[in-house]
Amino acid sequence: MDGRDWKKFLLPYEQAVEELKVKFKTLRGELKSREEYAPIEFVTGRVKKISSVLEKAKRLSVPMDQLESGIEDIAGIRIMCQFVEDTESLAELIRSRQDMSVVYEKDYITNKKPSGYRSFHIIIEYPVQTALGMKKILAEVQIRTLAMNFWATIEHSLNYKYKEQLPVEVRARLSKAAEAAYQLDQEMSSIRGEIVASQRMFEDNSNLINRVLSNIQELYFYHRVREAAQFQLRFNEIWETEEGLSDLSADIEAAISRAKKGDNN
Ligand SMILES: Nc1nc2c(ncn2[C@@H]2O[C@H](COP(=O)(O)OP(=O)(O)OP(=O)(O)O)[C@@H](O)[C@H]2O)c(=O)[nH]1
Ligand SMILES: Nc1ncnc2c1ncn2[C@@H]1O[C@H](COP(=O)(O)OP(=O)(O)OP(=O)(O)O)[C@@H](O)[C@H]1O
Repeated sequence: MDGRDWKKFLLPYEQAVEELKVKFKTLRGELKSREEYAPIEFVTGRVKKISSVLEKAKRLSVPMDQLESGIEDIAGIRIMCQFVEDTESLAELIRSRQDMSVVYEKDYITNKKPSGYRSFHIIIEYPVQTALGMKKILAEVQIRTLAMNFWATIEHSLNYKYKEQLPVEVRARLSKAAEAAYQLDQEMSSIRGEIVASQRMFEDNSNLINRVLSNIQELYFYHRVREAAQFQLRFNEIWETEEGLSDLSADIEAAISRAKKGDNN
């Protein structure tokens, strides 16, 4: 394949990565606004470089005319989660989607790789609508916690630097670090309930702050300048207290409703 052929070959993979990134980011936003908690922290994606496709094809003895079926991660998506439990919920969400189908799964969370690597991989088949019609391609979705990602990112860059010839003592320390990352995930899971509850409270509070501030602006709109200024002063004093905020919010909403009716009391 020459440069132009590669460009054409990679086009549907590029399209798939872009679409899948948007879909999973949108899913995060939607779940956040519906349930105030999403099992997705952030999403990345990449199309494998030509050199990396060629190296992998050579390593796995995949003939050049079978790259599409022989290399499953030319299109790759990675989804980071806060907690191990989230990786399971997310896998379930992916299994239930109608715009992609699961080909198979690799559970490196339960069964870590000898290097210490942990992640849940799902190979999916994803239909891309191209100018020439629909084309189904394979893509790899890696699901991992932030701690797993931290470890894998550093291990990957060390392996890259040492060209897979990591000194024995570095390998041993990486293995210990993988165990520490695993312990961190376990520990975080055990206090997950508490963390989720406090995140929800924090979000409730920031939503309330936004509402109060925009309601104060609305009072200005109704020319209730003095009242709005008084509410602003009260806000400055109590914005950090949840109870004070709720009371203030109720008072401002009553003032808006009076203003709408043209009532001056
Ligand atoms: N950092 C890191 N990433 C890994 C490791 N093992 C697998 N991965 C990631 O997971 C992907 C798929 O790995 P595997 O499930 O082992 O699949 P594979 O394509 O048969 O295996 P490879 O020959 O490792 O590419 C790799 O392309 C990496 O992105 C590891 O030990 N360290
Ligand atoms: N599914 C994925 N989603 C997002 N990024 C990925 C994914 N898989 C790999 N990457 C990242 O893409 C970059 C290039 O990796 P590349 O595909 O060349 O190698 P690899 O995945 O580590 O190994 P292999 O060639 O064995 O599949 C790395 O930073 C890697 O972490």
